[in-house]
Amino acid sequence: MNTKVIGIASDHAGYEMKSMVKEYLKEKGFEVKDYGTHSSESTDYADYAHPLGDAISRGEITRAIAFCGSGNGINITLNRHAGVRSAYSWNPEIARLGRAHNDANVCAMPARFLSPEQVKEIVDVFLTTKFEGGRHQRRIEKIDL
Ligand SMILES: O=C[C@H](O)[C@H](O)[C@H](O)COP(=O)(O)O
Repeated sequence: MNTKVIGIASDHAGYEMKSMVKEYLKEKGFEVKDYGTHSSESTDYADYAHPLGDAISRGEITRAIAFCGSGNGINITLNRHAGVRSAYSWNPEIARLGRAHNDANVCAMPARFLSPEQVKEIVDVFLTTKFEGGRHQRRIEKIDL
């Protein structure tokens, strides 16, 4: 599993936060694969969530960060993809639990409701927390239909 490659995606509402996170991750030594969008022009979150979700389903990406304005649309869309466990991570503790209990492979955030500093903290927690396994392994195995 190559967790040094991080996928990122957003709609227009998350574009600036995605750009900030892209640079932040590069500074930390990660390779970043950007699935768009590539400007603040109004667009549709599903157009970027689906390519990222496909990449995770195919095993090309094992960790990703995603934004839209509320975080809802991109999170809902990503979770339609087999093998995607996108955690709606609106604070660091929820992000930690997403990894520790749910083995989340995507951290989905509400760009319009978080500061850049809050986002960096959430990203750090998401990328450094390990899945606890045990009883949680049994539970995540029951997710897929
Ligand atoms: O779940 C949807 C997201 O929050 C979108 O980012 C949001 O709906 C975009 O809104 P608007 O088109 O008003 O910028």
